[in-house]
Amino acid sequence: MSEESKRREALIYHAKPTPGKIKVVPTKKYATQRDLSLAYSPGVAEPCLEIEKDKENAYKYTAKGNLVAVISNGTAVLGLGNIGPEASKPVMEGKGLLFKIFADIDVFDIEVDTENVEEFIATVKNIAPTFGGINLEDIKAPGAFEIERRLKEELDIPVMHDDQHGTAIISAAALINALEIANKKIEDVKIVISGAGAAAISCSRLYQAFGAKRENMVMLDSKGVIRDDRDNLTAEKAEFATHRKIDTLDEAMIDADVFIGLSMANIVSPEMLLAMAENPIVFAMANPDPEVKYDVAIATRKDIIMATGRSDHPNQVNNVLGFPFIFRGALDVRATKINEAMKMAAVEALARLAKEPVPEQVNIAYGETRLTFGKDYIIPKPFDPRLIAEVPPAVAKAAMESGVAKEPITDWEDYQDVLRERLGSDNKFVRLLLNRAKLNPKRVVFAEADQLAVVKAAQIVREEGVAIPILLGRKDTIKSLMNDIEFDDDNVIIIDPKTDEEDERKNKYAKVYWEQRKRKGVTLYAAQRLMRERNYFAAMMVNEGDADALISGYSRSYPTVVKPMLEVIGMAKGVNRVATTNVMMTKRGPLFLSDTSINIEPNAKELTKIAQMTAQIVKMFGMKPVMAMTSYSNFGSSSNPMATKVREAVAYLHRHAPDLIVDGELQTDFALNNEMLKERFPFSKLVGQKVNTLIFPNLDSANITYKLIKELNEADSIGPIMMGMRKPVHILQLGASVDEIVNMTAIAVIDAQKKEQLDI
Ligand SMILES: NC(=O)C1=CN([C@@H]2O[C@H](COP(=O)(O)OP(=O)(O)OC[C@H]3O[C@@H](n4cnc5c(N)ncnc54)[C@H](OP(=O)(O)O)[C@@H]3O)[C@@H](O)[C@H]2O)C=CC1
Ligand SMILES: CC(=O)C(=O)O
Ligand SMILES: [Mg+2]
Repeated sequence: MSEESKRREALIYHAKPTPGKIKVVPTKKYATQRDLSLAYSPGVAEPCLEIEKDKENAYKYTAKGNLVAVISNGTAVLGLGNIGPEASKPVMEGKGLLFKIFADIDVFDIEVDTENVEEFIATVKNIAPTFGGINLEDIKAPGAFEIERRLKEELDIPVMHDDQHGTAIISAAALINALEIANKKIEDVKIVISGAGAAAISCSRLYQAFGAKRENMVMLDSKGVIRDDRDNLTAEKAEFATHRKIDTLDEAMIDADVFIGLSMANIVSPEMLLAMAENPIVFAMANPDPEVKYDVAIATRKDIIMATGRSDHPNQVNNVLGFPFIFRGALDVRATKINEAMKMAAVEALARLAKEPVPEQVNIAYGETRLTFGKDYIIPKPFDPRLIAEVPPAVAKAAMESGVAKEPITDWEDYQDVLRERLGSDNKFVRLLLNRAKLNPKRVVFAEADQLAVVKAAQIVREEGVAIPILLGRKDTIKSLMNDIEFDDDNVIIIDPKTDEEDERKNKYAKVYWEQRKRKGVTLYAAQRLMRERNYFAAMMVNEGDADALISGYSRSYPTVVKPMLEVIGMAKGVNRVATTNVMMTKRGPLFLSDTSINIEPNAKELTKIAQMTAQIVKMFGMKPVMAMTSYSNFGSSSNPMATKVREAVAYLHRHAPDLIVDGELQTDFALNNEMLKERFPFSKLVGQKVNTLIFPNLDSANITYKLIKELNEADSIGPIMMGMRKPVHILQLGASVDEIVNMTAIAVIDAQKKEQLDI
């Protein structure tokens, strides 16, 4: 993608569909007059009075305990410099997003229009009662030091300047591991630190706490080496002034073991890297562009251990690995401070985690095959789900042991379970889906490529490496759409089945089709005519191995598209009925609902087939199916045929598929609420299980439910996913969004991978 395309993509991401990246969502019911009288006047007066009696009650009755302020004045925004409070807001909203997705912490981002230290301190102090914690962000040194010191002293909630301590914690963990790999001791290494601002000073202090020697450090600011004979040094710079008679970065880099960059882009040359000692460690952490580009560095020295602050290279040393988890631990024990002990505990937890075997899920999430501790993996990846279960407990324990925790934790196992539950699984699921597809992308034919949404989706899957798209439709229309969205890729195959150019292929396909259906009233001439129709042509491409999977249905109704698919591709061996499932990305995790689109009134036997096919799909996503066969009746409470057919299906599955975790018939609230189920039906096989699949008694109930959840809960849906076809054919909902098409394409690719494995 060109730099200009990237720029536009970033701007559109921020502008559409709603400007910005975060919003506020109520957590209490607000449907009725009664709800409102509790939420607001008169009910709201009661918690107010309780908090008036004891301020600590604010943690009990308001969102304070899980609310962090991300506050900046915009004076040191990433490496962009002093760009002002308004311009810093995208970064602060971004931090809010990261706090939420990685640690389930809510954030108000606050941009303060002052560079005056006293005014800034007063502003933060005045608004502090709202929050459980304060994350100071992108405030330039030396003001940042005074601001943080005073606020820590004067407030009784955790205050952390992320650029100082978040960065110090992560980079210290990475440094400890990198030194182990380079076989060097922290007390011996010569360290060059470029930058003498908030991040650099704090990092250097923490490295000392882990054994680095101040006399082995050389620090530079915008004026050059900070020497002890320089005038007007701030107290923090003076702390790191060297007596060595050197002036430039070039000189400082000679024989250095470690380079720490917290300054600005592109100031380290290949020559400087070549002058460093053996196995040099280079952390070029300036954002968005590092002190030296990753590719340049690794091309310059084979023995280098290289990290940047960016997510697009190995070893992302960025405070995103820290602040969500540090605040999570601090908030959960209601710490009054984030102290040295807590920071050291976070460093150790992070460094330790990098050495443990990496879960497959992380490999898939990053499109890696085997991440293992070493030069290219010195620190955990931000999407590692173990972080939430490991780092906050370490921080919380240290807070308790150092006497700053007001609410100690007693049951650590339970705490870890609670932490894991906090991780939203919806995005994770989509990420896993896309990354699984990327491991072995397949050729997917898009039958309606003259539609903008389809071409956009094709561009995304192509550029992300999810699939190799083949576009069907009028060539000039497709090319013009591609042009509009800067989808410049000459290797993408475009086919127009209506033109003479494709006659040879159409004739070949027509013959095959005619052979299949000549005793069903189809003439060769009719077959030839039919192959001009895009869905028949596309299905034939898959049938004949000219494509691995097919996506259609964006512009036509479901039944119109299903027909050619069934005629040309047909059902898999042993299957006499196709069905569909929808994956709903709910807050409790992905939930599969079947059959949402095809079987109007399945009988008991058909229900068992639908359940078994859905189980296969759930497994295809790497999950263990836990299935409830739903009804309005619970375990025999009704003898109406609607209920008995579900009961019969369950009995059949229990007899013939004993390994499947499935039970019913039961109502959906019992299926989804294990406490209720345990109390009323303790014998159920679903007790102690988390149901992830609901099989419905008929099309009405399944379809209505999935649309209802989608509209009311804003739970995204992937699907309907076709089950039971001989080859990967997937049909979109009419007018599907670009994201939905992308997700469906990933499913088609995974389906093709699976069928290839099984050699179907
Ligand atoms: N990867 C990560 O997690 C993080 C990365 N950073 C990055 O670190 C950088 C600094 O951030 P922060 O400390 O908050 O900002 P500050 O404004 O507090 O500090 C910037 C420092 O960089 C120095 N500097 C500027 N130009 C040069 C140069 N050519 N050579 C050496 N030093 C130079 C400044 O010198 P002077 O004192 O003379 O003005 C100052 O000391 C940014 O690029 C930021 O993106 C920050 C936090 C986290
Ligand atoms: C990552 C970060 O906080 C910064 O670059 O400022
Ligand atoms: Mg920052």
